[in-house]
Amino acid sequence: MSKILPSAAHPTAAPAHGLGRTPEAAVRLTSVSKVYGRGTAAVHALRGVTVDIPRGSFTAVMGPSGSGKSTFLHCAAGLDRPTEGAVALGGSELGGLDETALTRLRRDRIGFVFQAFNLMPSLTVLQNITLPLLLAGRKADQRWLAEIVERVGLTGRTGHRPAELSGGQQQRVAIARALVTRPEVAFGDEPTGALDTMTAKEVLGLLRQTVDELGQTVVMVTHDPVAAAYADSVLFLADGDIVDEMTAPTVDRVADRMSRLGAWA
Ligand SMILES: Nc1ncnc2c1ncn2[C@@H]1O[C@H](COP(=O)(O)OP(=O)(O)OP(=O)(O)O)[C@@H](O)[C@H]1O
Repeated sequence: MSKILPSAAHPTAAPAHGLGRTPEAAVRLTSVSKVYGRGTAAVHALRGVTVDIPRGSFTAVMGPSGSGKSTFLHCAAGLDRPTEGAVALGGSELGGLDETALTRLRRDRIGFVFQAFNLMPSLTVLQNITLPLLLAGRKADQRWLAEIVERVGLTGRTGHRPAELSGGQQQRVAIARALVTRPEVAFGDEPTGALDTMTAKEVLGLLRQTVDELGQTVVMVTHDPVAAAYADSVLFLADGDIVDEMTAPTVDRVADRMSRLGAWA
């Protein structure tokens, strides 16, 4: 479960929402702010966010449109740099890394699943899944590869091209690709946003399994209370800050909380 609390390093920062910092956080944000633009055009997308995401947990990030969810995900995943504050992945501070080191860290230690799948159309399923290894100059661990291909239900489909697969199957390829490097954290940006309800449930069940059976850490931005209910914990963002956390979420409780944040007003 995620624990939200004022930073130990900044004891006066932000109100406490949780019980204490997690010793072995997979991701740790400390007083993270992100400002786009300058002067009168400045947009404060994140305003001093402090949160620990424990290893082996499934966390959903929700909030009204414009509340800072994508910015949060991008800063947490090292895709973007905060204006202020610190982000650590498995104890490694990202702030001190130059662009090359940050690129390597993203490639080796982070997995991504996007709404639009982002597969390479000319490559086969197997080539798509192993692409991160190729880019990293790493050899595939054949047992692990076989296991994830089986887990995502693509055994027998590995020679197909993405266009020959359904949307759900394509997202399964993307999940396998995200897991092939055994990343410390898999980040999802609306990973079920382009899928129908039944297919979305299958993909969410698969993400849930990676947490329960493989000990994967998953952080997923979603607008959908049904998707959020698959997580162990939901972080609610409003106006660039975490305003609430819900553990053991249910669809009704998440929907109710979102309504009270004015998300569907
Ligand atoms: N590159 C950018 N330049 C300027 N402003 C930006 C940029 N990216 C995001 N913003 C602004 O920062 C705020 C937070 O945006 P963000 O995309 O993180 O929100 P979100 O909660 O993911 O929204 P949505 O649910 O609509 O995708 C918004 O006001 C947005 O307009």
